[in-house]
Amino acid sequence: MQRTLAVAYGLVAYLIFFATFLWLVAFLAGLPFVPTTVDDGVNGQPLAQAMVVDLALIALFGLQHSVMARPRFKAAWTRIVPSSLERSTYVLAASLMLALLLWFWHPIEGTVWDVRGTAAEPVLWTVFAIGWAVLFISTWLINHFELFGLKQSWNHGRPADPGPAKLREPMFYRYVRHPLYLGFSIAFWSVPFMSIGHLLFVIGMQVYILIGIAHEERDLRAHFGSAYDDYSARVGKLLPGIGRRARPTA
Ligand SMILES: C[S@@+](CC[C@H](N)C(=O)[O-])C[C@H]1O[C@@H](n2cnc3c(N)ncnc32)[C@H](O)[C@@H]1O
Repeated sequence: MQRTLAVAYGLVAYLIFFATFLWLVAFLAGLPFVPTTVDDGVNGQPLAQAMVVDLALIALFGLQHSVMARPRFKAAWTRIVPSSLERSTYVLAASLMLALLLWFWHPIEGTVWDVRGTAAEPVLWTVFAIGWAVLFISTWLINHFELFGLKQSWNHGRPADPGPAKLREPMFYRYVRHPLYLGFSIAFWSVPFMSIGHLLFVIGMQVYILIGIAHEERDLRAHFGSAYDDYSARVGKLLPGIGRRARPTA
């Protein structure tokens, strides 16, 4: 019974994540079938107020992501929630924070670039789709079911996994250390119409991605030791060959 509930919880968290993720894609593409989009109507709020709200929403999203992903937080948190449900709870919290951001986002008028109706438009939409594809494929290269907590909730009642067992370099990971974040970055920037509000979203998220990478790499280095130092010295961070780290001297 407990295991059935745990699996159901994991599935619900995953479905909520998936719905929110699709909303994010449609939000940035300006598609009509979601509750809000990045440039959805101008609500007449003063610019400063809209910027403060938007930046606060991004900061809140980044804070939740960064704090809940840290090993020290997980160690404390798993005294309250079963370790088999820790990842699903993280996924659920992250999805709710993202939904909050998308729902309360304040659009900001003003054009940064607009190439709609030109030959560049289909090119940018293609790159936009490639970005999401890189991201989606990357989740499978690491372990899709583990990344979204489904594996852990399925194994409820069994001993908890101590974390990533082995440093791996499948496909994109051979060329960049963070293909999943690269996918986000490609999709974020590749739109034919970039408003000031959209640019604020993209820059805010890009800054968060760089902060998130710094935190994640510290944990990966602590977990994998010199193997991660070697990987970081050979493989670029977000772009092939760029952002490699010097090997620490002994
Ligand atoms: C949200 S995923 C993002 C992975 C990576 N930063 C990216 O952008 O593709 C984060 C988890 O992936 C795992 N991970 C990241 N790089 C890895 C690698 N090279 N091998 C094995 N696991 C990895 C770690 O467990 C980390 O907590």
